[in-house]
Amino acid sequence: MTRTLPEAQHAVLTTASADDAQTIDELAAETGLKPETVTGAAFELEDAGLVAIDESVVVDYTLTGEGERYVEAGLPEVRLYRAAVDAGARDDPVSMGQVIGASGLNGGEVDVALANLARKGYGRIDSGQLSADDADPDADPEADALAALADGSDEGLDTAVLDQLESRNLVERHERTVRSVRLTDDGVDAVMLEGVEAAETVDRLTPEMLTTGEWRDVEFTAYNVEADAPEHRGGKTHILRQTAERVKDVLVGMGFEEMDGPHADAEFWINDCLFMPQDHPARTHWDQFALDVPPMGELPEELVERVESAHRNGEGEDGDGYHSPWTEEVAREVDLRGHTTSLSMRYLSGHAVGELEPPQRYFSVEKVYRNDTLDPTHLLEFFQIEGWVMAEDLSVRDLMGTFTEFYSQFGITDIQFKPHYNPYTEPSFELFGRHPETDELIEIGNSGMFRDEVLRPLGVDCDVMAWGLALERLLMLIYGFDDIRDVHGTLCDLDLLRETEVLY
Ligand SMILES: N[C@@H](Cc1ccccc1)C(=O)O
Repeated sequence: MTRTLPEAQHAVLTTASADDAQTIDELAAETGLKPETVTGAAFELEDAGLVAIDESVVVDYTLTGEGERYVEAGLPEVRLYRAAVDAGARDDPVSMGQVIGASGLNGGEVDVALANLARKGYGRIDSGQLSADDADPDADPEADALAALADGSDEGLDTAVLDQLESRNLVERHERTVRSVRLTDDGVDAVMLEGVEAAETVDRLTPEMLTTGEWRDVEFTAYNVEADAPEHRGGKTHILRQTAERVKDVLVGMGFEEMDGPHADAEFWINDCLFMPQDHPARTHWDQFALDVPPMGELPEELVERVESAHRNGEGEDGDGYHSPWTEEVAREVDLRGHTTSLSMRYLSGHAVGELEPPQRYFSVEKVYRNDTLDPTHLLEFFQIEGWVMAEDLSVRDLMGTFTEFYSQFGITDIQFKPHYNPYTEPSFELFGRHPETDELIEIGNSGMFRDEVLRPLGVDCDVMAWGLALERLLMLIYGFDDIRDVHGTLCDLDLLRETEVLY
C-alpha cells in the first residue's frame, strides 16, 4: 500500500540512498530544503524505522584576529629571527635592542616572539644579547598551518601543531556534530515496493498563506500531540531548600518555635557557653573558620562572669573547673559558627527573646561552617537542624522518643543511638540511620542532655535536651543518593536536582 508522507519526509526518503550515507547538508542541497527541515524530517523517518542516522563529531579550526594578523605579517618569532640573522646574529651575539628595533615588532609582539624563539630553536638570549641558531623559518610548521587554515584547508594538519596554535590563542577549535542519513531495509522496501507519495496536506500556516488567502483552500495535517517536543524546564526550588521547609513544618507541627541569629558570632556563644575549655583541642573540634575582623564589642557582663566561673571552678558543690587559662579576649573573637548551638545558647540565656520558663521547644534549620576535607559526606558548609526542649524532668527516653517521632515523619524508622562525648552534654548520643541504597549506617546527628556547667550559668534550673542533625544526611536517607556533592556546589547533578520530587 502506498505510504503518504509529509512533503519534507517524502523528499528526504526518496533522495536518501541505502548504499551511501548522505549528510544533512548534502540532502538539503539536493532537495532544496533547509538543513533544519531535513534534520526534522530525518528524525521523523528514523522514528518510523525508514532511515538510520549516524552522528560523528567533526572538529574545525578558525583563525582568531591575532592569527589572521600573523598570516599577513608573519609570526613574531619568525620576524625576530629574520631580523637577527640580518643583523649578523648567526655569527656573533647582537644586542636585543638593535634586533628588536630592526624587526619592526611592537611591544606585545616582542613578548610573543621572545616566548617562542627558544622553544623553536631559533635562538637564545644571554645577558641582553641575542644569538641566532641554524634554523629554517620558511619551514615553520605553525606558520604553514596558519596559512593553510587561512586558505580554508585544514585537512592533514598535525594535531600537535593545532594544539599549540590553540594554546597560543591563534586558532579556535570548534566541534560540531555531523549527521548522515541512510535508508534502512524497511526504507528501501517503502520506496521500492510499497511506494511513497507526498501528502497534499499542509503542516503549518505561513504568513504568505494568510496574505494570499491560500489558507482557505489547503487541507491541514492533523496535529500529532504525541510528537517529541523540546523539553522546557522552569526554575524550581532546590530539594535541599524544599526539605528544609518540610523539616520546619514537621517541627512546628511538633510544637517547636524557630530561632535565628548570626552566622558569624563570638566564640563566647559558639564555644565558651558550651563549656569548651579555651585551650582544649575540642575548641578546634570542627576546625571553625576564624574571621579576621574586630572582636565582638558587647558581651553580657554577668553571663561572662558566670561562664568564666564555670570554666575555672565548675558548677555545684562537687564541681571542678578546667584549671586552664580563660580570657574574655578569646571569648570575643569572631568565627563563622561551626554549629547552631550558638543560637541555642543565645535563646537559653534569655538574651534572644527574654527569660524563658519551662516548658519550651525551639529549633533552627540553618547553615554552619566547618573546615572539613571535601568528600562524599563532607562539605565546608551544611545545614544543621538544631533543636532543644526545656522541661522540669527530662530523660534520655524523651530524647529518643523525639527523634523517633521526628524521623518517622520522613519514613525513617531504623534509627540507632551510640554513646558519645561532647564537652557540653552528658549523656551524649550520636544518631545513625540506614542508607536506603548502600544499607550502611551513616551518622545523622549528635545529641545529649546539657550539663549543669552549661545550664546554670545561663540561668536555667530545669533540664534541657538538645541536638544537632545534618539536613544533608536526612536528604541522603530520604532520596538515597550517596554523594553530597551531587546536591551542592559545582559538581552537582543537575538532572537529579531537576527530577527529584520532594516526598511527603
Ligand atoms: N553541636 C553539636 C550538636 C549538638 C547540639 C546540642 C546538643 C548536643 C549536640 C554538633 O554540631 O555536632
